[in-house]
Amino acid sequence: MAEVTRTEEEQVEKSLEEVEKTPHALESASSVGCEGNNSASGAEQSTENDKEVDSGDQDGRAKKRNLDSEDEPSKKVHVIGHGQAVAAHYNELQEVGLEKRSQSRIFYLRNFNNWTKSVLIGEFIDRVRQKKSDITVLDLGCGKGGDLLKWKKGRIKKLVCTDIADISVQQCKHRYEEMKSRCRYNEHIFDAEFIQADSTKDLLSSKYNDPDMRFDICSCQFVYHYSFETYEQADMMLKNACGNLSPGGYFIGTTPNSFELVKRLEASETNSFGNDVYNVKFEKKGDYPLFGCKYDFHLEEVVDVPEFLVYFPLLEEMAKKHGMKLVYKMTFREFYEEKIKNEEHKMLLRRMQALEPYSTHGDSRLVSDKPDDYEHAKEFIKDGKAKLPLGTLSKSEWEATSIYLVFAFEKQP
Ligand SMILES: C[S@@+](CC[C@H](N)C(=O)[O-])C[C@H]1O[C@@H](n2cnc3c(N)ncnc32)[C@H](O)[C@@H]1O
Repeated sequence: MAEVTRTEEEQVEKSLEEVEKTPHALESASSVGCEGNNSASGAEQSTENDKEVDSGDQDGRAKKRNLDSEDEPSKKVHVIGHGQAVAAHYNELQEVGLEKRSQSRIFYLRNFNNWTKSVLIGEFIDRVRQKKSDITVLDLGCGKGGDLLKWKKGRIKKLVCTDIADISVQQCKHRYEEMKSRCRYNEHIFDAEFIQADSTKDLLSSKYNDPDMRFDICSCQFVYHYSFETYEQADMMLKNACGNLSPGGYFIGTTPNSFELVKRLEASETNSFGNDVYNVKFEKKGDYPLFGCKYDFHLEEVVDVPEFLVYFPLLEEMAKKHGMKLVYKMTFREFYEEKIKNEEHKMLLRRMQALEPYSTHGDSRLVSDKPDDYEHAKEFIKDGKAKLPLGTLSKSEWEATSIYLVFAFEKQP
């Protein structure tokens, strides 16, 4: 991943000034036909199955994309607007049980993404806990509550869950109540509050039960890219994410990596790229506006609405204006390579079935029937020294998940 060079920083600062000067021009230029999205994350999922292992908060829907009506989402968005289209899309998502999920072509990809979130959330809960014990969290774009168990495991005190999709918020609340009712008498579960709001347009602080609410962590998992339709929306989401953080609090999240997306697009002969698991389609190549740079993201088994490119150096600059300093930004690959050095994270990876068992004995049933999807694994074990089965992801799934990055900002005193 490219580091932000001085020149890049200067460019970003300059563009930001221009954007602030001409927000309306940019807004109208960039919002044509912009829809919401559903991230490739496969994030979103909620079932009872994370009783033991937090193994899936992904979008577990089994619906296939209707190829005959590919243009339909755009039309719909023109009529009802971007935010409502996103809400409608997520509201429609069905919850899927473990059995169905385990048969999914992207079972391991979803688990891998979920592991990434678990490790990230765990790390920042630990960092806060070194300073205080009563931890309050804002889950911005909580979906159906896929991360509730992570917050329970993190023994936080209070959680505010918010999402644009009202049915998702209801399902999240229901899931929390069920989780609470299953608690043993001496078991602790956080207090929770649920808010339906468009975080790119509504000011969340006016909706909290306590208007002076302060958070230690704002977690924004596979959500922030929806806001990059216009400067105002991206800035409002940042304000919601960071405005009520205590000094020393963290804004953490996962979002597609614009460098990776553009690199893959530029390497493609067409306006799209992908494989049998995911596909990304831009409107055109070579022109990447800072806001409203829309692309359609399709992930196997998921009907998507489009998302917007987030140019990370710009996000970093904008975050500074909200008193935030970057702690780190890592691609999913870098994050994995770093975190896997820790035995606990490695064990969690196994428990969450975040990698597919691969062996050459022909005894494993693989999610992909394309032999070249496992060439890398074959290569790795060919000297016979590796312990089998090897944990891996099919090449197609890896290509899909490696689009993402992990970020963390800290609120300055
Ligand atoms: C890919 S899902 C991720 C859900 C959850 N964070 C997870 O990781 O399981 C994206 C979520 O962002 C929500 N979202 C999109 N735009 C939003 C907005 N403007 N305000 C609040 N939530 C939004 C969607 O409704 C959806 O629940």
